[in-house]
Amino acid sequence: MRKLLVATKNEGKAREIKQLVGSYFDDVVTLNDFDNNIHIIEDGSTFEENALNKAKSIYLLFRQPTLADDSGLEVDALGGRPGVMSARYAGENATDEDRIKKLLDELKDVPENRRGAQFVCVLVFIDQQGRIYQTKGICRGKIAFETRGENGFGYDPVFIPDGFDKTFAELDSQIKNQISHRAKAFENLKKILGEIYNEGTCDK
Ligand SMILES: O=c1[nH]c(=O)c2ncn([C@@H]3O[C@H](COP(=O)(O)OP(=O)(O)OP(=O)(O)O)[C@@H](O)[C@H]3O)c2[nH]1
Ligand SMILES: [Mg+2]
Repeated sequence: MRKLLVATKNEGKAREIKQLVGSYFDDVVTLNDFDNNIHIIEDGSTFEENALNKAKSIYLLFRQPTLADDSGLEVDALGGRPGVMSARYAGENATDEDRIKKLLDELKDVPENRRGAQFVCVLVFIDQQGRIYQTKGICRGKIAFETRGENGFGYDPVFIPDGFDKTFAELDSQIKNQISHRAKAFENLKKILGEIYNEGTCDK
């Protein structure tokens, strides 16, 4: 039985990761699936640093294959903010609604042709033996003028991916899972998992 521990407490992310990780693991659990009071400090200045820190912290506690996702929204007109601060953009205890409100306020005078943005996702996977692998995915789009849709999580109600006129929250989760930053990072991770688990380069 092959188990994957996902170093996240974000339910929306956890749901997507469980759908995206595919058939390489028989059991995928996140920090929300068992009793714990683990709190990982995310003080890195890049997605890469934070993802590595989350993955290492959890791997060192459990010594099991571990995956971490650090992600966020980079808005062109804000010089790439909120970026690594996306989860804490409106303060530590703020809600998704608070963060979206702050974002729309900051962009209220920015015209449509300058509302470009991208979601970024960095995945760090640590295998049973402690080897570290990292992948990244980016999804370009623009920020809407108001929230639309109920699907997804986080900033999804205001993010319109390139090639669509609907927000991520209006699109079906299956479509988001084909084009998102997380989906792209998983495309590359799956190649790595294929090599690790199917081509016998290490213990299953
Ligand atoms: O609308 C969205 N659709 C997405 O697909 C998406 N991916 C990331 N984000 C936002 O970026 C921050 C991540 O911060 P983050 O990587 O530190 O995660 P987190 O703190 O929520 O959980 P954890 O995994 O650290 O436990 C959070 O504000 C998320 O809402 C997204 N928002
Ligand atoms: Mg976090």
